[in-house]
Amino acid sequence: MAAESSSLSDLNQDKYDGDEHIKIICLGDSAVGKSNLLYLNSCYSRPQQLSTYALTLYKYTTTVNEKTVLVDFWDTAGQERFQSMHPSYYHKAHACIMVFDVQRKITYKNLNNWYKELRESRPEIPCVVVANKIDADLKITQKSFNFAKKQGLPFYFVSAADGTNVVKLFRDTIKLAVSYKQNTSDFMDEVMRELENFDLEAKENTAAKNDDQSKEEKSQSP
Ligand SMILES: Nc1nc2c(ncn2[C@@H]2O[C@H](COP(=O)(O)OP(=O)(O)OP(=O)(O)O)[C@@H](O)[C@H]2O)c(=O)[nH]1
Ligand SMILES: [Mg+2]
Repeated sequence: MAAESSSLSDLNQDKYDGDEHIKIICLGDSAVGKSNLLYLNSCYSRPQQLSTYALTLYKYTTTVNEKTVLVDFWDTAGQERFQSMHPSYYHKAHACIMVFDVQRKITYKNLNNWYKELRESRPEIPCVVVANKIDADLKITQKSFNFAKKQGLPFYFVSAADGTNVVKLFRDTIKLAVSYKQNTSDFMDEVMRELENFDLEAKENTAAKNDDQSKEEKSQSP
């Protein structure tokens, strides 16, 4: 891995007050795939990582509205096992990625706890919900996971193993964070509309596929 190590001054949170620097945190139970997702995303950019005993920062540079934006993705090193994060983890965060594992129901149920803790520290930052590991069972994408809808949050089916939807997830989240920092909520509306259409298209495609399949089965039956 072409990781470059940085100094501990990178942990100074005052830098997030600047226009071009944002902080995105990642929450979710142990082993849902948080680090794999963050690592995969950092590979699309200049990979730079800083690890301490409690934390890994994945540093990412991108362009939003023709401006260069530096993004620090914060990932824990196991604190989530205690079901609670240190307050500095939430401090000055501009967006949150909340992950569960589609293969383990308990990780979905625990989103309620993560979300509650997040809102106690950061009541208004954009938060997206991520259903990871869809590669293990693609049919899972036809199931409804209503937590995101109930809370009015964007929802993504992804796979850190084969990369499905990973670029879209991170691009949208970065834009949401920037838009939050600039005090605009327009991008949230845009994302919600776009994801609704995306959902409808997926349902229509599945319905059309099922229709074709049943026609085929009928024509083959004696
Ligand atoms: N099949 C499959 N396995 C995955 C995927 N993402 C992660 N994994 C596996 O799940 C395990 C946990 O992944 P991590 O990224 O370490 O999970 P984490 O949420 O960072 O876990 P902690 O650091 O313990 O909180 C690893 O064995 C990964 O290889 C995925 O999209 N599909
Ligand atoms: Mg991890």
